[in-house]
Amino acid sequence: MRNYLLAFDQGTTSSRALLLDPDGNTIAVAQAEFRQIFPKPGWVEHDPNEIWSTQSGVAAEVVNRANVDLNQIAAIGITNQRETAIVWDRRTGQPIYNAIVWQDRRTAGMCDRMKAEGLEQTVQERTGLVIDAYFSGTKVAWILDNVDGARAKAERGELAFGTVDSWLIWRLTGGRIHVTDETNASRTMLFNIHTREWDDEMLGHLRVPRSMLPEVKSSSEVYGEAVGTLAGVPIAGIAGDQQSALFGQMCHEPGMVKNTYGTGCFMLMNTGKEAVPSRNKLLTTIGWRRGGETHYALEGSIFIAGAVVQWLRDGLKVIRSSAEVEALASSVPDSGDVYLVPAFAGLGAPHWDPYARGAVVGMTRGTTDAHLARAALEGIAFQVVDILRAMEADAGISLKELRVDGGASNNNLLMQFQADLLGIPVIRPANTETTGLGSAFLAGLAVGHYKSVDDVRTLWKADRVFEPAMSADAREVRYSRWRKALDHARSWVDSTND
Ligand SMILES: Nc1ncnc2c1ncn2[C@@H]1O[C@H](COP(=O)(O)OP(=O)(O)O)[C@@H](O)[C@H]1O
Ligand SMILES: O=P(O)(O)OC[C@H](O)CO
Repeated sequence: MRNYLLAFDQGTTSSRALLLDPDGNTIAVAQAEFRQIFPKPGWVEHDPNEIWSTQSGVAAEVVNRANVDLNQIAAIGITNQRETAIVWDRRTGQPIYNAIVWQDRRTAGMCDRMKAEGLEQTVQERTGLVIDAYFSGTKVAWILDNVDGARAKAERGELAFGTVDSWLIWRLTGGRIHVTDETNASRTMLFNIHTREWDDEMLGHLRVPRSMLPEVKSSSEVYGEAVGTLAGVPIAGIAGDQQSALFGQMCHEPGMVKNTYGTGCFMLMNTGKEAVPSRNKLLTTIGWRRGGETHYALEGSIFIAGAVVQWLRDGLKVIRSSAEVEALASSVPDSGDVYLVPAFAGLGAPHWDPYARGAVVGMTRGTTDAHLARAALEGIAFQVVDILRAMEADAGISLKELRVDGGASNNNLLMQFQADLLGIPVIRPANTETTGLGSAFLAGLAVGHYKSVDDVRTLWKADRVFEPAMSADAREVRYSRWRKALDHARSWVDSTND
């Protein structure tokens, strides 16, 4: 009987696979990190073949480890790092350039030119986005302009573009299926979130031929069957990782919010069937499409969160594993008035400054690695306050609680500080792999493994609630110090080698 679900969670730093048993318990998880390629300051690339080999490898590993037959797997759900752009040759199936990762700033100059042409309003009205190098559109244009012969090939219909979900499905189906879903399409700057179609005007501005684009589907339907190691298993769910986490956190009602602390940090609020335009530089994006209905979301995107902990580990080498940061940061009572602004990849929402860079201020002779570690964690939490304030203003409501997930949400010190700064309870579920779970649920709903969303809602359980303990006065003092520190990071570089 087909009653297990398999989730592919292709993240920025690792590919993960989850296998869910018939009761929705995660019975196996496998994870493989892959290379982060930094060819120049501000540039970030991945090898698409490594994305595929690590993802297919971990999927095979969970199936083997759990000793489950392929014909017991009801469906595969796919969730992925978003915006990252891959262009491949349809005939050879090979990428013509590395994946240009969402964090990559190389097209900031192209974005400045679009702003100078007065396109900001058009972009916001059609795509729900701000003009920024974050989104796929300018990355595809860069590949077409910079890889020898690419533009001519694209004009002849020989190239395909996809976000990571499209690439994985193309590989998983032996090059037969070229699709994406609405959540991923809404991150490209090429997709009209109201008509729910590729937008000819945006394609024209970015000079991207329509023939390169995948077909846009809902987030929960059968797209096709896998070939190869997972032969015959239906692929039935696709959602960008942040939208998948929104679904997996059971934020199914308008006004519900989740915040995921992974490489970056992404807060999404379900706004129901209404695409709420932001007046505070947040993004309007598609939450998911299922059962003939599109749900929209407001999003605040922070580019560096857990990544600052990786930098403490790999760059400064003051810890050996990410988890060690908690003990190091807890070894001092506070940051000693040190503030760390982790603008390593510029600043995302609500600042949108691609020229910002990381800054540490307030250091004295007494500053130690422990103060830096604590300031790094606090820098994650302060960025979230910037987002929450913008989101409350856009939605015209005050949040009552925040559901959290992602690798860095396992850090209790960070979660307590987050609750203190926000002044609301922070709720962590028992299973923080909500990103993978969301796509498994979307796939399970498509194949009838679950009859309705009520079936999946019972699978969410809170593990720990962090209650705010800081006084409102102390909170405001700390926040005003953060805003001062932020000013030191803004507009630091003049160009991004565009
Ligand atoms: N205990 C921890 N404290 C702080 N950060 C952590 C902790 N555990 C993991 N992280 C950070 O979380 C990130 C990994 O989370 P994950 O959700 O897997 O991210 P992604 O999907 O972006 O690859 C890494 O950047 C890592 O440094
Ligand atoms: O890989 P993550 O989990 O940090 O998510 C990356 C986001 O999708 C970027 O928009």
